[in-house]
Amino acid sequence: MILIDGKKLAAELREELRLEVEELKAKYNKVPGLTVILIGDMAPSQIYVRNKEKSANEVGLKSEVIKYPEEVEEKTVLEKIEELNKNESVSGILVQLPLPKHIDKQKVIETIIPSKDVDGFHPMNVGNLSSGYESSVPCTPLGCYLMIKKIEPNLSGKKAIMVGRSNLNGKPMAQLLLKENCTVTITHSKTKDLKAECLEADIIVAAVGIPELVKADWVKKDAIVIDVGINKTEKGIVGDVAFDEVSKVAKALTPVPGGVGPMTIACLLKNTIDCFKRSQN
Ligand SMILES: Nc1nc(=O)c2c([nH]1)NC[C@@H]1CN(c3ccc(C(=O)N[C@@H](CCC(=O)O)C(=O)O)cc3)C=[N+]21
Repeated sequence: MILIDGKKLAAELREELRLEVEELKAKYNKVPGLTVILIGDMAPSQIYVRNKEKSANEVGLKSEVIKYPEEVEEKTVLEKIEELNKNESVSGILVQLPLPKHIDKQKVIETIIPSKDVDGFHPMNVGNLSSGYESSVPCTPLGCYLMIKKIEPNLSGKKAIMVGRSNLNGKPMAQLLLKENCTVTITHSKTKDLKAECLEADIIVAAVGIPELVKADWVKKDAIVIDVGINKTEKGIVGDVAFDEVSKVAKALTPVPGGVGPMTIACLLKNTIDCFKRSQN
């Protein structure tokens, strides 16, 4: 079994990005900038934001975090986004989710100018991705995609199954794999026989937030299994895949932690650099 080492792959990607930033700096005399907006003080959000900042610095990006208290008015956030949209030294804008209930998530996402939408959540980017045009691609599925391609460069004709249909992962992941000529199935809570569907698949991407849902007898021998889940349980953080048992049947499997998470952050940096490059043309 191949343990897909997301930590190591993310470090390799960051090194590539670091060199790219050096070249961009030499060419344009400026570096890409990422601005993260963090609302409230949820502990996990703080951790991700700190990791993002650390990685951005390592790669040589300019990074800035704007913090607001939980009670901040929606208008204040939207005006800040408008200002960042116009600011030439900002290449990418990310508003950390989830947001407090009094702030309209869709409004926030749609206020970010698509060319700086490093999350790839703006409807313009969602549409471009599904039409097969150039777009920002959401960081988590992009990271999953790069890991799958490392294991299997030719995905043409493979059966791929998304367990979970979220806008954050399942749907954009399906688009990426469709572009690679996979036959894609998207499953969800109303799917009739999830186990039978999974057993058909050469590639399983699990992102539903149910601890250890995907069992060994759901997985075809030599399937590639990507675990997007991060679930806090009594025995610590576990994914959506029963790691120990599935590792006995899968060809390749991502661990949690140390799999998809680190690649997600590296892909955010990649998206920031890509937004910068497109803005220079
Ligand atoms: N606008 C927006 N975009 C996001 O992409 C976004 C977001 N909001 N809100 C929160 C979620 C969650 N997320 C993670 C990224 C990295 C790790 C990560 O690096 N995890 C490490 C462990 C980290 C640790 O616990 O120290 C790992 O899996 O190995 C986890 C979670 C991005 N998200």
